This record gives sequence, structure tokens and C-alpha cells, in this order.
Amino acid sequence: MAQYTRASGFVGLITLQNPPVNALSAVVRQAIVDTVKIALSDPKVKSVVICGQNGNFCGGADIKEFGGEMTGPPLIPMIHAIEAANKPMVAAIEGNALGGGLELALGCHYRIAHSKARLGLPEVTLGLLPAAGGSQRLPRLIGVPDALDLITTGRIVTAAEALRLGIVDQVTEHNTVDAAVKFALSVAGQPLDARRISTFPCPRPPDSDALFEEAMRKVRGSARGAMAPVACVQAVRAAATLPYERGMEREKELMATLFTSGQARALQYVFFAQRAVGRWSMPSGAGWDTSKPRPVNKAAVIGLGTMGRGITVALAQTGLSVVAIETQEKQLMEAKQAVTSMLERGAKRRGAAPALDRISYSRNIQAVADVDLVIEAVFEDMALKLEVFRQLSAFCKPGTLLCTNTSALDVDELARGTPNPELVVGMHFFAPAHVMKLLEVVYGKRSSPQAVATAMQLGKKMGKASVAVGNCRGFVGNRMLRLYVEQAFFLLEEGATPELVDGALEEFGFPMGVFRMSDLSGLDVGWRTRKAAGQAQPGEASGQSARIRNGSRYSPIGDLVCEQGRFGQKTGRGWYQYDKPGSRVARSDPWLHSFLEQYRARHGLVARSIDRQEVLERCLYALVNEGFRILEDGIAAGPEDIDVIYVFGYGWPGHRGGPMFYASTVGLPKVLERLEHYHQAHPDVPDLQPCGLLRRLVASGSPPVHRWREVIKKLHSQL
Ligand SMILES: CC/C=C\C/C=C/C(=O)SCCNC(=O)CCNC(=O)[C@H](O)C(C)(C)COP(=O)(O)OP(=O)(O)OC[C@H]1O[C@@H](n2cnc3c(N)ncnc32)[C@H](O)[C@@H]1OP(=O)(O)O
Repeated sequence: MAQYTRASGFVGLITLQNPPVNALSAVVRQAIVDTVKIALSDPKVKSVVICGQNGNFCGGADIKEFGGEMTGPPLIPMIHAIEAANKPMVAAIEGNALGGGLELALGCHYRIAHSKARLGLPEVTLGLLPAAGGSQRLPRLIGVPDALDLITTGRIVTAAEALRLGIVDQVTEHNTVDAAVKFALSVAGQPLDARRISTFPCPRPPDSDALFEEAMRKVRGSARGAMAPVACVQAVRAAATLPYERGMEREKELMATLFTSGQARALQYVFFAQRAVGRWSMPSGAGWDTSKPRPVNKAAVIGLGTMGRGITVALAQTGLSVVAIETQEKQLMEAKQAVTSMLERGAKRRGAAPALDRISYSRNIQAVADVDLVIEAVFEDMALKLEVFRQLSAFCKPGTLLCTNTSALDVDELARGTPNPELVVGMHFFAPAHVMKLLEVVYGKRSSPQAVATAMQLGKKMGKASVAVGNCRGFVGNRMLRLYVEQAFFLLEEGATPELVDGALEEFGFPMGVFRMSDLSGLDVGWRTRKAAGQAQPGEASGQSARIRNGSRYSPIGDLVCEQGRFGQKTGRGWYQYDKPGSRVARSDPWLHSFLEQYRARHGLVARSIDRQEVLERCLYALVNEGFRILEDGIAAGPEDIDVIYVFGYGWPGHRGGPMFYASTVGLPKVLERLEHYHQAHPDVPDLQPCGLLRRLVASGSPPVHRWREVIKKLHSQL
């Protein structure tokens, strides 16, 4: 709702009240309409201030209402009434003014912001556009180029930047409502014609056609099939080329298309999934609501390779003191230089001072003596990690949390090697660790809920989407990825090319297909793991037996490509060819195509025609099927956990909502039917056999994704 009071005798004060972010629900909109009427009809009131309760102006339209039937007064006429008011309307912005919240403020005649306020139009991240007049008012207020930037990216700006751009009229360090009331009194009675943004002409840059074409090219390049960024450009173009009323009509049309597209629903699901993963739980029942994190003020990072350096930067940027430890002098010096320049670059981007003095460097592991938490990031080798953990257990103060950054190793085995296994958790960072948004927090059988809570809180502080998952080979992300990549290899054997597979996946919305991604990350990484597991066997055998491991189909194609020294971009050759080692532009490679032909001939395989639909179904449904197994095994607590991991760590397109959400939109019966079909066609691939949980969900009427947790809970309680 909204509370109406009078301030300083002559100012009507409307306070939005809808915790926690004062979202513009139907009730709030109705209350705004009612209180504005009261203020405008009260002859004693000379001007009006709109503010939000609890230091937060407004987080925008109530996203939860988007799924259902819209009730209550619509936003657009409400904001028009505010703009048309004959008394000065002043927005007092503390905390967040986002989306519809900022659009409401743009309807006011003046905007006063606190120095810590954050303003933006992030609708594009929810698959929408600022359709309460924001796409038409903002360009009129700050010009087309800046409006395009903010609206197409959803970028949130500080009060200082908002002042510089002309979004707000004044920034205060003091009480914002007091400042706004004082300001409102000072402008009472002044003419308002020049303050109604909708009446401003939109400043049109001389080269506006080129500007919009460039903006469209840019969003099409990065949107990967997402509709909202394109619609945002179209809406701003309407602001620049049409009168306000017609621009509003265009905004409405574009919004209607987005609203019913399915992409908005997917992105809004991701928004809530991101929040849901914070409410983590462990199979014991312990979770976020029962486990208190330990305070972490000082942390250590052991091992300053690529991952260790990124983790050091991420920790220092969070405000922690960090001891960065590397035993080799030369590597320590190199790492120090690299960390310094990463921090300096980051600070320059943010316009802040680099956090260089938060880090101390040491060659001595005993420097961990006074830290609260250690993140070990040495080479992925169990014996080496066990030795490091043995030393940490000797030198750390009691209660220090011991985290291992690993993408594959067994967290329980590592914990067993320490006297306090309850203090051990996995923290699977993604490279580059200071940039990538995902963190898998891996709890072992004996990890204490407090240790998990501490790692989860630290992840959140680092700005990561942190997901608590159980311990198994590959955890959640890599366990599912293995099957996706494996299907891509099988498709090559059956007649596909890397270009076909990558083309289908990139058209789906991945930034890179399997093979371009493998070239980027290095083919040798997986080869080393397969060799260690005894799967990759040197030398070329032929016939079917060469393609079987432990009774299941195996493709040695990746191993054979590696045997040629083709490790991807770094060697200038991989699944594609590159101009030179390190170059990034992938070109089709005739060598690879003839290698595939010879391979098929040697193994008696007849190439068949494969279409993009089959590529998608094989790769994506195999991945989704493993996701169901992960849920069945209790490694992830719900589909949201898996979806957040895939959207934030594996390039899954957000507008498709993550793999489990995607499966629900395809329809679980269809996913089941296609998996059954492919399993029948490939009985030597047991992973294609549909998971029991998937069958169970289909048998129980394919409930919507938000109800899967109930089915899984029931399933686990029956075991
Ligand atoms: C015809 C006109 C139609 C449309 C035009 C307008 C469209 C819009 O306005 S769309 C909404 C645009 N706003 C946003 O995208 C902001 C979304 N919110 C956030 O980014 C953040 O929540 C925040 C920065 C405002 C606050 O962050 P933080 O303090 O970290 O809190 P949480 O994110 O954990 O949020 C707390 C709690 O609030 C729920 N919530 C937040 N924003 C909204 C919202 N706009 N509508 C509904 N609910 C919202 C959030 O889900 C959390 O609750 P749960 O933990 O229960 O999920």
C-alpha cells in the first residue's frame, strides 16, 4: 500500500509500503492513485513528495503478478496522472529505483536521490522493456545514446552517474526525504510545463540511423536469439522518430509481443531461481534457515595458478584481507604481477581504488595461521591436495574452514584425510574466477551445515550465484556436461561435422557450441582426465571394440585428435583451424573433415544425414536426463539449482530458462518419448535411458517445474 501524511505543513508525502522492495503491486498502484488524488485536491498541499519505506524507493512492477491476470489500476495512466499534476511532484529516491520504480520517478517533475541510490531500467533482463513510458521518457531526458545503453543492457547506475546523465536533479548525502521535502517547498508554485518529460522533444543525433543500426547489430550479436534487447532498440527508435503518443503505442505493441513470447517467462523464472538457490538445504534437513555462517575477515588462497589468481582478486574485491600463497618464488612474483594488474583493471572500470593493500604474498604455508578460511587451488591432483590439506590442518587455527577449489575431485576423500572433516567443503569456481558468476559449493558427507553456510555467504558476498550441491563425480555442472559432449562426439561418428553441431547449439542460444568451446578451453584438459580414468588408450585400434569402454559406447575421436597435437586455439589447430596459435577466429578445417571420413571408414561406420533437430535433441535431452538423475540422487535440491548453474556457469541462454525449465516448456512427455526413441536406437548408450524421476513426473501428469520439489521430496521420503 502507500501511506499519506503531510510534511512541513504544505507537502503531501506519499510513502510506498510493500516490503521488501516496495514493488508496484495492484494494491500499491491503487494506493498511489488514491493518495495522489488526495494530495492534489487538498488546497493546503503545495507540492508532493513520493518516497519508499525502509530506505528503498521502488524495485519496479511486481514481477510475481506477471504470471497471472493483471488487476488494479495500470501503471501508464497512473504515471501520466502524476506527470499531469498541477503541483510539483518530487521523487525522493533512496536505495533502488528500478524498472517501473524509475518510470514512476520519471513521471515526477523532479528527482532527488541519495548518494547511495541505484537507478536503472533492468526490464530487459526479465525479457521485457520499460513499458510504463520509460522507453519514451528516458531518451527525451538524457538523449538517445545513453538511453539506448541503459535500456538495452539493463545496466544499473549510481546516483553520481544518474546526476551526470541528467536522470536526477540533485544528490544528497543526508536524509533524502527531508531534502526532497525542502526542495518541494522551494519549487511550490513554479510553472511545471518545462518539467513534463513526455512533452520534451527527443534530441535526435545527426547520425541517428547509423546509431540505431549499430545498436541493433550489437544487440543481435550478443542477444543470441533473445527478443527483448531487440525490442528495446525498436522502442527507443520510436521515441526518437515518433511523437510521444505514437511512441507509447509502439512501446505497448512491443511489450505485448514480449509478454506473450515465453522468453519473458523463462527470464523471470531465472530471476526467482537465483533467489531460490539462496534458500539451500542439505539432505539432513539442515539449511539456510537453521545454519549460521561463521564470520570471515581474513582468507588464504593456496596455489596461484590461473584459478588461484582469480580467486584472490575476487576475495580482495569483496573487502577481505587475503594471504596469497605460492611456494615457488618465480611463480609467486608472476602471480603478484598478474593479480595486481587484474585488480587495477577492475578498479579502473568501477572508478574505485584497487584493493592492492588487502593482499599479502607468501611462499610459506604457515602464513595461514591466523586466517578464518582457506581456499586451496593447487593442481587437480588428489595426492597433492591431500598433502596440502595435511599441512593446513597442522598450521591453521582451530575452526578454520578448509575449502578446495576443484571441478572433479572427491570432496569426501579429501575430508577423510583431515582431522576435522566437518570443516571441509568444495568451492568449484569457474574460470576466470573473478569474472564468472557461478560458484558450486560442494558439501561432503561430513561437511557441517555451518561450513556450508559460511561458503555460501562468502560466495554471495563475492557477487556469485552460489549453489549448494552434493558431492559426486563432476558435481552438477560437469556431470551433466559430460553427456552433452559425449553425444556431440557420437554425432561426429554418425556423420555430423563440428560445424553442424556447433551451428545448431549456437542457434539455440549457446555462445559457443561444443567444439568451439573445446577449442577455447583446450582439448588436452579432457584428454588428461580420460587418460587418468583409463578411457583414452594410446594408438589407433579399429572395429567396434575400439569404441567400447566398460560395456558402453565410447568415442575415441577426441583422443585421436589430441594425439595429433591438436589442442585447440592454443596450438592453432583443434576441431577447427586458426590463423596462428592463440588466434580466436575458427575456420573450417578440411584436415578434420577427411580425418572424420577416414575414422568412419576404419570403424565401419556409414555417415548418415543428421539434422539440427537431432543435434539439439541428442545433446540437450541427454544433459536434461542427467539433470533428472541428479535430482533423483539428491545431489541438487531442486530444478532451480541446476538451472542457475547452467545459466550462470555454462552459457545456457537465460531466455530459455535453464535445462530443467526448458524440458518443462518442451513438455516432459515429449522429452521422455525422444529419450526412449534415442535409447532404442543406441542401446549401447545406457545414459540415454530415461531417468526414473522423469518417468514418475510424466506419470503424475507432468507438474509445472515449481512443483517438482514436492514430487522429489515424496520420492526421497519413500526411499
Ligand atoms: C505496463 C507496464 C509494465 C511493465 C513496466 C515495468 C516493468 C518492471 O518494473 S519489471 C521489474 C523491474 N525491476 C527489477 O528488475 C528489479 C528486480 N529486483 C532486484 O533486482 C533486486 O531484488 C533488488 C535490487 C531490488 C533488491 O536486491 P536485494 O536486496 O538483494 O534483494 P532480493 O533480490 O533478494 O529481493 C528480495 C525479495 O524481493 C523480491 N523482489 C525483488 N524485486 C521484486 C519485484 N520487482 N517484484 C516482485 N518481487 C520482487 C525477490 O524475489 C525477493 O523475494 P524472494 O526471496 O521471496 O524471491
